[in-house]
Amino acid sequence: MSDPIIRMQGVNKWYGKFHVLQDIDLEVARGERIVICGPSGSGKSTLIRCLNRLEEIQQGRIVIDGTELDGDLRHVEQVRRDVGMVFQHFNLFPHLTVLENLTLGPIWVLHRPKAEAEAVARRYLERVRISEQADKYPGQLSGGQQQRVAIARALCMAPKIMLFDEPTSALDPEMVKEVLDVMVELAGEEGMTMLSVTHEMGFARRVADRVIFMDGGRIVEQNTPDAFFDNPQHERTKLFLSQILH
Ligand SMILES: Nc1ncnc2c1ncn2[C@@H]1O[C@H](COP(=O)(O)OP(=O)(O)OP(=O)(O)O)[C@@H](O)[C@H]1O
Repeated sequence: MSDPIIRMQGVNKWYGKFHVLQDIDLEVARGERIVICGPSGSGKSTLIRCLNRLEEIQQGRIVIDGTELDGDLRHVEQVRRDVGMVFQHFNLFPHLTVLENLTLGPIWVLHRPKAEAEAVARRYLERVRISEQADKYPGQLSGGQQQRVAIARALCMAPKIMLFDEPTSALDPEMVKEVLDVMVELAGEEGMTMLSVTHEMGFARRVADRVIFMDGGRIVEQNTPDAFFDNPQHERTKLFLSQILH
């Protein structure tokens, strides 16, 4: 692949003695949309958390848009700006309003003037269809609304890459669709690189360029959604799919 935006080479990570990521080689093209799936504990969250250095690796290399994720703090800061993340449990600041949650990073990290940060934040709130909630606190919103705020907050930092770590798995079923709809729209945007850990296989079929299946800390299989779902190659993939697709 020429000029990948993400390059992981020979990545290994341990939690104590537990070998959580094993010999991960992964390249992601600019604008590519990837869905990562696999059994619980297979290392999916750990893999994407390594991409913005929320987790340290012990072996291998990670390069994000030309910046090596080594021990240099400036590189970590650069990569954190380039990579937006949406978590399972929203991680909004409860004592700040929705608007303040969105403007915090642009004002304090990107040094944008307050008025400009607010204008950008309101645009994104409109895009995730939640502009009327700007002055509320996260605790006053539904889970689906909070997750859409979290997505808008990540987008306000103008990231080159968006990571989603099981963004719908903490939501009541009726709220899953409203978050997936926003993600589908985002995936349709030119140039947005997106890695999503999710078990929403309908979403994977609809938007993914590539589905990656992890098991036991390894990438076991990867393919286009049609090939992956209709013709899985590995026994472990087949077993996983038989368990989650009814
Ligand atoms: N900070 C940690 N310290 C020790 N072990 C950890 C830590 N974080 C995760 N693990 C373990 O590493 C393994 C992989 O975790 P990870 O969250 O990456 O898996 P996952 O595939 O995302 O699973 P799930 O779908 O359940 O979220 C699990 O067995 C987990 O218990």
